[in-house]
Amino acid sequence: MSSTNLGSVNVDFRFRPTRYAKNSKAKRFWVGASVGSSPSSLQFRNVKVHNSKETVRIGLLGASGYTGAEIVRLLANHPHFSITVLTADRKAGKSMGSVFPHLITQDLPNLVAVKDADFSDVDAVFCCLPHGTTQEIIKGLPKELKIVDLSADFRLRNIDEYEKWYKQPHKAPELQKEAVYGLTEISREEIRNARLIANPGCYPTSIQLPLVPLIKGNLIELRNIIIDAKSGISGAGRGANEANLYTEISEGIHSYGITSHRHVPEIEQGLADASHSKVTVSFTPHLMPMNRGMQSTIYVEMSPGVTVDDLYQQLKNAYEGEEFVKLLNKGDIPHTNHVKGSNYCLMNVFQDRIPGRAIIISVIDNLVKGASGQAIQNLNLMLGYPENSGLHCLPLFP
Ligand SMILES: NC(=O)C1=CN([C@@H]2O[C@H](COP(=O)(O)OP(=O)(O)OC[C@H]3O[C@@H](n4cnc5c(N)ncnc54)[C@H](OP(=O)(O)O)[C@@H]3O)[C@@H](O)[C@H]2O)C=CC1
Ligand SMILES: CC(=O)N[C@@H](CCC(=O)OP(=O)(O)O)C(=O)O
Repeated sequence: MSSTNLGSVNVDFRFRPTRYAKNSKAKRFWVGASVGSSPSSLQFRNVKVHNSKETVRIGLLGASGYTGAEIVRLLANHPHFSITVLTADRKAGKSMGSVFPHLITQDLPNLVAVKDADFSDVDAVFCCLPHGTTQEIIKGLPKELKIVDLSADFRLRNIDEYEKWYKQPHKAPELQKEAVYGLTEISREEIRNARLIANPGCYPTSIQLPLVPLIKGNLIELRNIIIDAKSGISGAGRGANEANLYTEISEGIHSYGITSHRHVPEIEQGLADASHSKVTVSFTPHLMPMNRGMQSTIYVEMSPGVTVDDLYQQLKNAYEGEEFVKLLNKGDIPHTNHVKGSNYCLMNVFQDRIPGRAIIISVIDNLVKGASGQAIQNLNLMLGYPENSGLHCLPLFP
């Protein structure tokens, strides 16, 4: 943790311009005592920070992918986080500006392989790597680091379930035990005290945000929950894949993972936590010819005597005062274009034509609330900063 204000601590200040120095009026200074792996640096790493002048040094693993680039974009507006390490695999050795020309204006470190990264200059890590790979890499990181993992590797508490759905044994069960599932609005208090966050998947975020309060209020039946979800293609990552070519994706929609998508156990785990009993859902994801955005349309059966107004009121109460989760006015239909580039989730609930049934619609940007934005929201909480730091960007519309 670097700071200009450490009270009575006697420190050796060293000036080191960061990528923000060019744009900020007040130049940032780094505390010599917090650089390197001396015992004092370890102490600093574990303190919660509240001081507006402090800077957290961020390591970003998998920076050459879509979620990594999105974190860099969002952190350009973060008052306390400064990037010191960026890693890549095939693109190691390149500059971020050459891999992502939209970020060329930012003064960033070059991409390095994880094995060459110097974590003595890092306080907290965002891990944007493929699942499977992530477990092994996190196992090798310094134990004092706060980590937000965007992959699926620590989301399922039951490692047998992980093996079943991810077709590989879990390689870090000891770390799994300490991981906290980071659906921010639902688990805020646990997140504050966590060291390792399993950031939720994009589909599970858009689905659990409306369903968890309704289940907690006993307003919907746990049977017959049907989820029809649609994602933009950036959800599949930047790696080359024949199925994601323009010719395959444009001008059409297709479903995939029918009955077998690996987000099913994650969704069911969250809903079971809310209901304290087993929940099974029908979930079918679809790929849409758009870059970003996700819509989940959820068909539910209301509990006896419950009306759609009750569902509306429950969601209103649950998210009153929340900055990033918004229930629209009655009758208004959420649209992915109204969340693009932002950390918002917009939702609404409608009466079905079939008596006793309701239709819920929830939209997010898969790369922001569905990944990088929620990850920043979680790290803000873990370090004691305002939860919305760096997340003020309004949706890009039209
Ligand atoms: N895209 C989305 O909307 C969402 C993604 N996620 C999850 O977040 C994680 C990152 O996703 P995304 O950014 O889309 O993925 P990308 O495929 O776009 O990026 C993956 C990154 O990981 C690096 N990488 C790949 N293999 C290795 C390896 N063996 N060792 C070290 N680094 C490696 C890549 O480096 P290089 O480019 O050099 O090969 C790249 O930087 C994934 O687990 C994904 O499932 C979660 C929610 C939403
Ligand atoms: C469009 C698309 O392919 N989406 C991805 C989900 C993205 C995501 O949330 O992945 P993680 O669970 O790995 O974090 C998929 O269906 O596998």
